Amino acid sequence: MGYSFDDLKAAGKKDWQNYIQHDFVKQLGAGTLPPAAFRHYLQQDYLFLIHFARAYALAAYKSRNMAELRHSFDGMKVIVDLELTLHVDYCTQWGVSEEDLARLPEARATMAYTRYVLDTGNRGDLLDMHVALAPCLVGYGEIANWLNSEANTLRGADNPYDSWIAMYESEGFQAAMRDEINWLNTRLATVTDERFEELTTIFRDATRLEIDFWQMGLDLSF
Ligand SMILES: Cc1ncc(C[n+]2csc(CCO)c2C)c(N)n1
Repeated sequence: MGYSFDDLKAAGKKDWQNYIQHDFVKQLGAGTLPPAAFRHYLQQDYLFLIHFARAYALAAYKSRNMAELRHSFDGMKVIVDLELTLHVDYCTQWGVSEEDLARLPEARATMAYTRYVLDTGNRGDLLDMHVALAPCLVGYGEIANWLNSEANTLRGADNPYDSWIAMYESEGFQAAMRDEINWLNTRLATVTDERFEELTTIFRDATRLEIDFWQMGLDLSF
């Protein structure tokens, strides 16, 4: 009893570090990531975001009260109204058109990760679902902060990926990350040891699937 989000991270420390400090992230920070790898990642991330919006819809379905319903609804709204629109614009800047996105085959890493999150939500409750979503939401905020603390990171116009880092270090995004951590901390405070064990498995699995997603970008794999 009395667990927190930090305990979840500590239980899968090695995987968490391999995710936050993945070669894809390091190369993105240094500005040396091959553009083809970034483009492949961006395209698959479009499909990822669509399934992620579905996951928030599932969270809405699993909600037991108005506050939970609103939390899920807001999550879905941010992805559909904001993230996906921004993403399509961003893809255009990187030479990926909407037709390219519409025709895109789904990579196995995208399938594995998104369907894992949806299955976890289907099988479990809202807490299972949020723990499966946490590496995505919290991880990207941590990645931006870690990159800013790294000597090899190049900021400014000389790094073609600077705006990607800027998005996740922004106050709006960092605030969403803190809200999610607070939401999780409130619920993790009262779970039993057995329940916490189950949740660490979900958190680690989702983290390992984030690692595979980065690797898919580097390998240009489908
Ligand atoms: C593979 C992958 N993992 C995480 C994110 C980041 N992300 C996606 S949706 C979302 C929450 C928005 O409400 C965040 C932070 C990504 N883009 N792609």
